[in-house]
Amino acid sequence: MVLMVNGIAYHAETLDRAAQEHLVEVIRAVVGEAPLYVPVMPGTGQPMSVRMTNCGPLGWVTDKARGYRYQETHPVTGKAWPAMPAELLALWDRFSGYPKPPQACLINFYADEARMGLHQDRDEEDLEAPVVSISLGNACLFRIGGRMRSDKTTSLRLSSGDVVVLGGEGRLAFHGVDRIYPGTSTLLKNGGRINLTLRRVHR
Ligand SMILES: O=C(O)CCC(=O)C(=O)O
Ligand SMILES: [Fe+2]
Repeated sequence: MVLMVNGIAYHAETLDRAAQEHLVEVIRAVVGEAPLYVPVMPGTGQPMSVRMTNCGPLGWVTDKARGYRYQETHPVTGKAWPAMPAELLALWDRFSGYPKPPQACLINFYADEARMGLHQDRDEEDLEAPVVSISLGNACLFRIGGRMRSDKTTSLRLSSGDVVVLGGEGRLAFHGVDRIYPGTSTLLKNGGRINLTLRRVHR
């Protein structure tokens, strides 16, 4: 389906429960190899409330000194990120409409108290490629606006299994997560929410 938000069209679908359960297993295996860590804001060193890891040849990371960037290794273990699972490559092929494969999958874990401030995804060199977002577990209140921070924003609920393609006009739309709704999904035994974003970094 097409989701119209502030005059911008986004492709959106919902994965069925079996697919969601399978993705949780896939992510569990990635996290076993590349543990979730606490990212911090550049400059201030303020810890973010989400926990992060990645899979694929590159991963998105942030720290106090060097800021937002992509790198080939986990910032805590120093090891290469786990390979991009075939299931995620298949989702990219199904939803991105982009000929080149994704190079990073950022895995965000939100405890029920976590949130993410309004931002643009613009650390990628290739802005022609969309960002494919997949939500698992508890629902969240997602806020999305336009290309300027001052543009009007609209809030919508993202639920478990929702896939949203941030592409075209929406590729640089400001977005964030205002809150998680505890107890709205049975997918994750211990609650919380997982968001996966598949990204192409280099042209
Ligand atoms: O959790 C979400 O739905 C959004 C995550 C996000 O915007 C990001 O990781 O850049
Ligand atoms: Fe983002």
